[in-house]
Amino acid sequence: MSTDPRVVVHPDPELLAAALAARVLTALVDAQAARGSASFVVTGGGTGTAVLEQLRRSPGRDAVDWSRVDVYWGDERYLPGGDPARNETQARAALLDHVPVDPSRVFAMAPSDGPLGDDPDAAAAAYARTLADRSPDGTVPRFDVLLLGIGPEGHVASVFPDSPAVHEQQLTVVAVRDCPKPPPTRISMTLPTVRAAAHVWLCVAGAGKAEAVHRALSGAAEVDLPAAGARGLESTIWVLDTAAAGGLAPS
Ligand SMILES: O=C(O)[C@H](O)[C@@H](O)[C@H](O)[C@H](O)COP(=O)(O)O
Repeated sequence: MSTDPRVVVHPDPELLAAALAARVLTALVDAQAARGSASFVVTGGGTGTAVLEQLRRSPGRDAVDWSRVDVYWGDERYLPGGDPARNETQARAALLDHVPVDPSRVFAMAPSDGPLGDDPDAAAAAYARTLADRSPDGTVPRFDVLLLGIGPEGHVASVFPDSPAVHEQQLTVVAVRDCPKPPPTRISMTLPTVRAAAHVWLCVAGAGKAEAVHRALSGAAEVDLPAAGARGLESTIWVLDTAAAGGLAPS
């Protein structure tokens, strides 16, 4: 049963990233205390990457046993391995190269020049198998924390408004083509996969996102505004800066 969204507003993007990093640390520590390990789905984009940088800088980061964290990506820009625009490359530089993760528990999506060849559908199917292999019921794991950024038109991960991906109800991971945000070819979790996470936290900064935030929280349909369909089983939190919250009525 997914949760209704809550909103938390911070004064600026730096505080937003630091506060969300603190929230992530606590959730990972709690998951490890309860079950011995934790799973963390990271996102691309400037705000999501800033959260990873804040995790790296946090004095509390070593409270997490990083060797017992499974790391996944919500989406990937389908580019050659090591390309600076890949979400994997950015997440490694921001955090993963600086904490003692177990490489066998870091589940990056395939690059366009890997053993699967330049075949985004094969890359998506391979990632779906990775998720299924780590799921108790052959679908997807129950992620502890899943971060998302959003686009000005309301995309999350690489699920764009009125695209084939936003209509996908069966596949857990899809290849995405003709994306309005470059690069045009991507791999993405679908919204039902996002909704398998305990905690779905959206990090959104800047006035350019205010209208999308307002629409998502005012009953927009997920087909028109995919962020509206991003919900967690235990919490859904929109972590905003004041500019991104500009379109919301004070409450
Ligand atoms: O790979 C990507 O581009 C993303 O995963 C994408 O969904 C991103 O999170 C949003 O577009 C927000 O990006 P910004 O924070 O840079 O605006």
